[in-house]
Amino acid sequence: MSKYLLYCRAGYESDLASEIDSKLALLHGYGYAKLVKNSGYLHYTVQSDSGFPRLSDLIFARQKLEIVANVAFDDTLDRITKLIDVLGNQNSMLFGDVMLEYADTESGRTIAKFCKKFTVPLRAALRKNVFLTAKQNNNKPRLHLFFESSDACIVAVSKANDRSDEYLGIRRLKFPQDAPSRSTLKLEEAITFFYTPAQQSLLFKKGMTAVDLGACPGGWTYQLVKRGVKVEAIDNGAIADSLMKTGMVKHFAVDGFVYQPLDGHVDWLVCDMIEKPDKVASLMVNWLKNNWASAAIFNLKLPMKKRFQTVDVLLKQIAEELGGLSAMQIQAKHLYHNRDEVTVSVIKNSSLFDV
Ligand SMILES: C[S@@+](CC[C@H](N)C(=O)[O-])C[C@H]1O[C@@H](n2cnc3c(N)ncnc32)[C@H](O)[C@@H]1O
Repeated sequence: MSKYLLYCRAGYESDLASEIDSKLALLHGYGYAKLVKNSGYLHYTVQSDSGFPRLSDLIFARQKLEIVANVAFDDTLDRITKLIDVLGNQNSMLFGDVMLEYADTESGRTIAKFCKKFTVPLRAALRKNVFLTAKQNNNKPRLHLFFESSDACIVAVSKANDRSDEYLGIRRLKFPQDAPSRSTLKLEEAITFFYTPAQQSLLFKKGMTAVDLGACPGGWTYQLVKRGVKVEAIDNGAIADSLMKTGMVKHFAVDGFVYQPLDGHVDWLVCDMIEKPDKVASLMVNWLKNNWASAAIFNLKLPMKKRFQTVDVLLKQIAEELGGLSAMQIQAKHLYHNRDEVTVSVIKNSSLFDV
């Protein structure tokens, strides 16, 4: 029996639980979730010896950790001795790093200061007891201590090839002051999450072309222009002057559901129109099938209920309808900067992912 701790956006615990049930069943496994609504995490016990879905296969999970122990600190003046004892009793391995974490909720964040302060002495003690490498090593398993209060924690481990390297599983991005809208962070997170730096430099090259559906005021167009991509920005709204001044953008105030690319094809289609998710999914499939675009990044707005099931059906439909295209790659994630939407990437030529 293995126990896992998974982080997600607060309010999405049951969606993540449904997703794990469904994806564990594909591995012929079974288990059950224990969750508190709006807590920002859940516990999952696997009762089979099937393994567990990879983090990259879980749309709603920010982090995946395997639980090693639950520790209560009777003596809050000396938590370190207790933790070293627990690790010693487990014949613990050598970790490449340690993270002291908490739930990404208002109440979870009340423990943030404690976690930060406790990290320094704990790190030193772990090194002294040879539970931690002298220098941070991201190729090794990482130790995570998850605190809900300062008198107890969950001791858990993440594996190098199956985790988020971000603290709390959250990619924090700095808002570029010259960007026209905060939405810009949604596309920046998508690009940096879905593609490695090597893939990014192949996927976004100077002189490439894109269509941005629902572009205004221009946060997504800004990300494309920044990468040297020329953009046809489609929206009835007003686009930022700063973008028009670059000479890289053509703005058309027309309906994104009827627009077609000026030269019959672009490298990228991006879409941030707030519309029914099935309508957006069909539009994306239509563009990719007609070869109007080679790749797409788009958002699927989540309904109030059955959010995993809705996204799952749409992703299966997209894969099925694009099935004739060999070497296609589809990824989907509930990103930090995208509150109630799932972001999808479709690349028609996935050989780029060999990089
Ligand atoms: C969330 S905003 C996009 C923000 C933009 N991505 C940014 O980063 O600044 C959604 C936009 O979609 C546009 N929109 C909605 N339906 C549309 C349609 N059928 N055709 C074109 N634009 C549409 C709206 O006018 C709105 O500006």
